[in-house]
Amino acid sequence: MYFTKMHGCGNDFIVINDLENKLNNLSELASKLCHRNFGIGADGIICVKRSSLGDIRMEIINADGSYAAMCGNGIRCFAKYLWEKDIVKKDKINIETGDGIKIAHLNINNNKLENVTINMGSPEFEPDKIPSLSSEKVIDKAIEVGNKKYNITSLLMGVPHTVVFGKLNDFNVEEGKVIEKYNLFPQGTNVNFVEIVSREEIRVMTWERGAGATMACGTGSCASVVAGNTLNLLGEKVKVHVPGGILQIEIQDNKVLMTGSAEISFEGVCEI
Ligand SMILES: N[C@@H](CCC[C@H](N)C(=O)O)C(=O)O
Repeated sequence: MYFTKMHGCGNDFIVINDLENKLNNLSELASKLCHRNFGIGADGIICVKRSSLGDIRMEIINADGSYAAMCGNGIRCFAKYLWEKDIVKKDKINIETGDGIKIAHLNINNNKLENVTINMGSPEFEPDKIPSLSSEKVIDKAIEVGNKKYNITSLLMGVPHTVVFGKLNDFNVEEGKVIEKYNLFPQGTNVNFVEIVSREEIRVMTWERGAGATMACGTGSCASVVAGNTLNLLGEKVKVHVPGGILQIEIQDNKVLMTGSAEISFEGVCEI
C-alpha cells in the first residue's frame, strides 16, 4: 500500500488514497500503522474517500483505532494532499467530514501551496451536543480530578474539547489523561491547557483522545480561542503557539477560521 506521511505543526498523519474503497478494518490498520516502534508512527491515519455531498470525503482514525469526526491539522494536510496529487486541483475545496462539510481555502503563491485556511464552522456549548452529562453549559466550572482542582470550559469544535486556563508550567500534559475520562464526558474529551500571553496570543498544550499528548491540535486551538473569547480573556484574532508551531485562529460571525501549515514528510510503501 502506498502512503504519504504528513504533518500540521508536528501533529502527524499517514494519508492513504482509498478512493477505490478497498481497505477494510481501518481501526486495526490505524493502530498497526501508527505504532511508533512497530509501525510507521503517527497520531492518526487519514483516508481519502469518495463523497456524494462534497468534492471529497475525509475519514480520520486516531492512533488507538478510534474514529474521530474531525481533525483540524489533519484536514489541512488532507487539502494539501488533494492538491499535490491532483485529486482535487481547486483552491477552494468542499470536504465532507464526520462533522459535516468544511471548506478548505488553499493559499497558493507562484503555484506553491503556502498554507491552508479551514472554515471550521461554529462551536457548540450545549451539553447534549458535546456530549456532556452536565445539566448546564460547562463554562469555567470548578471540578476536582485526581486530587487537583481545575476550572474547565467544554465545547464541541467538531470533536469534544475541554479547556483549562493557567500557567503551562503548573500543568503536566499527562493530567489530560484523567480529565479525558472524567465522568461528565461519556465519549471522553480532548484536553487543552492554555496560557494567556495577551488578548491576541496564547500557548496551548493538548492531550488528545485516542492519541495522547500531541505536538499540536487544530480543533483544540480553535476551542481554546473560543473558550477564551467567551470568558472575555481573548479577542477574536489570536496567534496560537503549540509545541510544533503556530496556528492563526479567527472568529468571524460565530464561525472559526483556522490557518496553518501542512507538510509532506516522506512517502512510502508498506505491506498490510
Ligand atoms: N489532532 C486533531 C484532533 C483529532 C481527533 C481527536 N483526537 C479526537 O478523537 O477527538 C486536530 O488537529 O484537531
